[in-house]
Amino acid sequence: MTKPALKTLAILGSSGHGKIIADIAEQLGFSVSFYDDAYPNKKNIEHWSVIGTFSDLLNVPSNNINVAVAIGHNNTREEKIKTLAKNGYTLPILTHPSAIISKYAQIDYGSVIAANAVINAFAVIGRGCIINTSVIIEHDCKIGDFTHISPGTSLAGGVCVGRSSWVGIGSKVKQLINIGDNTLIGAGSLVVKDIPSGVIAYGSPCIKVSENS
Ligand SMILES: CC(=O)SCCNC(=O)CCNC(=O)[C@H](O)C(C)(C)COP(=O)(O)OP(=O)(O)OC[C@H]1O[C@@H](n2cnc3c(N)ncnc32)[C@H](O)[C@@H]1OP(=O)(O)O
Repeated sequence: MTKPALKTLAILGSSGHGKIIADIAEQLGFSVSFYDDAYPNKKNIEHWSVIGTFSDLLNVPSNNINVAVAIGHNNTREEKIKTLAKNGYTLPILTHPSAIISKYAQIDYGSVIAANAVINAFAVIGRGCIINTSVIIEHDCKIGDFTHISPGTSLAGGVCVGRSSWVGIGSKVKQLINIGDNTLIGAGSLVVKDIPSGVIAYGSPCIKVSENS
């Protein structure tokens, strides 16, 4: 019997995050190729080929491929995802097989859920989010579009993180806390009070240190 053709995933961005996405995608049965504006200077990432720029990707008929945007910078990821969606490309939710996702959780398109992440009941994850390795998102949390929750971070029940925010590696957030939009929580923070939009905050307890320009 002939094997069915592999689904194809184009990954935009040949960075470390791209490697994580390629690994997840292969485990999900995709064959991957990379696109990056560093092409043609950059033609490889590890053993994978980089085969074109973002413009080249936009010339591939949208019904032929799925796309993932492997760009850590939230605003750049947002811009690329919006352009791809507007041009009819499918941006699947990519979930590592070891992640545990409640059937009552909701995740929007273009989001990536890395290894060992847990997303509990009635959590809602927006578009284009990165829920990184071993993140715990407890029940009823809400994560806005294009936000990155870094590895090993735990959000207790009912935490809300706004859009385009970044919660640094290994942070812990107490239940029912609100973190605003475009806010950066530094690595290893313990968040026990609400943090507003547009700031950089860190520490234990986590406090605002500066504006996030
Ligand atoms: C798969 C992956 O790799 S995902 C990536 C995960 N990466 C992260 O989570 C990194 C998040 N980024 C951070 O935590 C950064 O340190 C930031 C954004 C908070 C601050 O960065 P910068 O502005 O460059 O700060 P800088 O490194 O110059 O440090 C300034 C001061 O703040 C302190 N500081 C910086 N970050 C933190 C932090 N997270 N907690 C406590 N103190 C901190 C520094 O020790 C330094 O103190 P000093 O002035 O007494 O020497």
